[in-house]
Amino acid sequence: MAAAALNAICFKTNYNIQQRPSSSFISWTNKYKPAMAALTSAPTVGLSETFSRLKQQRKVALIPYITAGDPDLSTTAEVLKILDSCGSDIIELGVPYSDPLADGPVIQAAAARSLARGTNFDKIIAMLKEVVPQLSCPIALFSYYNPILKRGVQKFMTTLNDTGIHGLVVPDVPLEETEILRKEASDNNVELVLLTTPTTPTARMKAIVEASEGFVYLVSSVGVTGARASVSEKVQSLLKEIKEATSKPVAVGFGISKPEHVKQVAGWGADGVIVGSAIVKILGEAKSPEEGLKEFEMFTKSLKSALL
Ligand SMILES: O=P(O)(O)OC[C@@H](O)[C@@H](O)c1c[nH]c2ccccc12
Repeated sequence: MAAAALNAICFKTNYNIQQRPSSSFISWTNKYKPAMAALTSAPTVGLSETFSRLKQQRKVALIPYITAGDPDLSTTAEVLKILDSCGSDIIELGVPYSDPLADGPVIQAAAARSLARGTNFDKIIAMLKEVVPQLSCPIALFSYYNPILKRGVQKFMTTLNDTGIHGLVVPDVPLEETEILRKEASDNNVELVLLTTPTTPTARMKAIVEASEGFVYLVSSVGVTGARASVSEKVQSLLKEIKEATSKPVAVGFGISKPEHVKQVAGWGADGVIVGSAIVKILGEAKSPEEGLKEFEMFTKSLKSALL
């Protein structure tokens, strides 16, 4: 739509791109530049704004996670649009990494498949530049710390901003090293989400919560990512403790893999529910991308309906 609308604006002026821009054309573009930018720029909605809107609507955010490039980037582009149309409120998009220490076997395998296909950060960004303007929900990019350091923090953050990505989750950055990340992130309209776990000491949890932007990621259980048969009852008391320490939204992840888990965690007061491995498994184990898309769409709708 954006491209068509932009084309309509340009066509109306019968401007022949072979000519040198006349002074009247330059004054025309200056007049219409903001409108054209609005048509082509990515949605400016951020994580905090998304949670504020949901809070007004007394809704809980559905936050799916997928690994970019698994099974391939064109399927990822389709998956992002389907997740958006199924009512996802924020999408976590993982940058595949060779040493995903916090990931369980499902997401590790997804990262390995994606890397084997030649997925890299630049290809992911090129895909996102096409897809982000078509999405209504924000993307929170998910990257381990090392690839960010290798690219350079400032360059990494400006790339996110230029791509319309306004959220970032870096699961393995220690709180003590988040200073530089946070500065560059805030200079580039990126909200840096930090994680707290069931074993994080209270004083450290409070420092993490204080520094986290967009939302606080509460890891529901010790260990690595991966679907669990049930969600630990401890999450209820952890949520209570965190929400006494902050008014920031808190989203829960790890192990949530069924609509009843989603309902339970939302009922405990979570502002958002994150589901990764269960979705990644469907996409990764399907006989074909088409079959995977169909099955995962039904699954995502079942998760969303558990929040309605
Ligand atoms: O996969 P699960 O158990 O549904 O958990 C969400 C998780 O996938 C996602 O948020 C995530 C993917 N990789 C991570 C690494 C650390 C913390 C969180 C993550």
